[in-house]
Amino acid sequence: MDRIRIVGGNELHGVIPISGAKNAALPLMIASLLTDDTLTLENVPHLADVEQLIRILGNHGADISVNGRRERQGESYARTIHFTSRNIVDTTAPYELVSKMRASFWVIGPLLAREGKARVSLPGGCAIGTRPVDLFIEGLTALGANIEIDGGYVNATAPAGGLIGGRYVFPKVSVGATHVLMMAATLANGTTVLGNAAREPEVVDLAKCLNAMGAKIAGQGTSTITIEGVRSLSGARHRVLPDRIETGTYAMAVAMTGGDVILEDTDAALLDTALEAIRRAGAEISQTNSGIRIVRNGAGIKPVDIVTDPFPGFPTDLQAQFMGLMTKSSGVSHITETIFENRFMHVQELARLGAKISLSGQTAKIEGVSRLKGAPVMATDLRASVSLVIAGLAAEGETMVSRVYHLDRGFERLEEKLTRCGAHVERVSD
Ligand SMILES: CC(=O)N[C@H]1[C@@H](OP(=O)(O)OP(=O)(O)OC[C@H]2O[C@@H](n3ccc(=O)[nH]c3=O)[C@H](O)[C@@H]2O)O[C@H](CO)[C@@H](O)[C@@H]1O
Ligand SMILES: C=C(OP(=O)(O)O)C(=O)O
Repeated sequence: MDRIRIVGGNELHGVIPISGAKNAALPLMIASLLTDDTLTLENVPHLADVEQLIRILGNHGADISVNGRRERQGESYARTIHFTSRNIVDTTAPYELVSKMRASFWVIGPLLAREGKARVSLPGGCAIGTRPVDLFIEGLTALGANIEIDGGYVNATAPAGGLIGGRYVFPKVSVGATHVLMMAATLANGTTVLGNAAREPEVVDLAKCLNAMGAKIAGQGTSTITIEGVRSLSGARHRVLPDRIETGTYAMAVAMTGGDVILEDTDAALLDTALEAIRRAGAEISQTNSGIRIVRNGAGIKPVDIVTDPFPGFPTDLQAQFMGLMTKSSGVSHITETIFENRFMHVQELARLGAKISLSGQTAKIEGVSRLKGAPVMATDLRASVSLVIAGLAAEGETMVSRVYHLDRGFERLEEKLTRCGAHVERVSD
């Protein structure tokens, strides 16, 4: 099993290209099941989750081809992928495929809308909380679906004439359930109104792509989304938006090590709240012609309190990384996690590096220390893993991160991007 070896102490200087967003690419790929035409996605990141979803879509009958790679610094990245689901050959998404990642459950929306039925295993994904699917079930039921859970599978059927437009107000903001209901409603009879919908940029990106395919969606980016059902959708060409979580992660890495880095191909407007927190921690951040510039020279890291929230709040997917940064602040900071009830698995691993963190309910208290010391640590989930990398970059000596398959789900060529900026990071294959 691969591990990542980091020798800490180097500042980061240079340019880091930001990949397309995993959390946008996955629902966009799933949207291809809504049409018998070809959906072409540009800027798709090369990640374990994308490869797994390619297998899942293939199982439903999608014909998938990859081309148009972009070359940068001698390496190809940002793939263009064509998805064509002329016929759906199987409306079952089996446990073996779906248990590995949460987003694979989302095929339920397009399958139900296009084929009138879907049998999808209850999902897996990062172990960060219980992650139920009640909102998906309630929402699809509001569109006329009949849903039963049996043997670990969600069996859904649409009325004989197809799904029917309806009104559903989410009792709690859910990114995944917003994606699914938006996709399902595009082919429903009549108009659907979703209240308290997620406002995340990835939801807006999906709506933009669906509209390019002929859907009639309005209000994306606000908490009320209206979808007027259409008879069918066509193909389209769409570019996946930049990964705001990867952007924030590298910005925090630079704030941690010190240095001067340009983050290319990304957009500061996607992560205002997180960038503001990094600024308050002592880094200078500016938008330049070539990207977002992060500089920390000399000044120490200041303690900053944050609370995670749905967009436009501080993203839960950057909480672990920010905690990594705060371990070396000059005082006491508090981090409150409001989205997932068990997203503090990184605390005990950061402690191995010398961090001083105590937990009280959903809040972590971090007493900054002046030095961290390298140690063997274990990645417990995707964003937790990268928080250990951030801490390891500033720790004295060697940090060895095991179980990096978590990292490979969401960070494209991480060791290469960091090494080019002067870090000492390498993958060790046993
Ligand atoms: C692939 C992807 O895009 N994953 C992201 C997505 O996950 P995901 O879409 O799974 O997260 P949700 O927004 O649905 O979850 C938010 C909260 O709602 C709860 N909930 C959700 C659905 C449901 O039916 N019932 C219910 O109670 C969840 O347990 C959680 O407490 O948004 C999360 C919140 O920004 C991010 O951390 C994940 O990286
Ligand atoms: C939690 C994440 O992913 P997933 O929802 O697939 O578990 C994530 O991207 O941080």
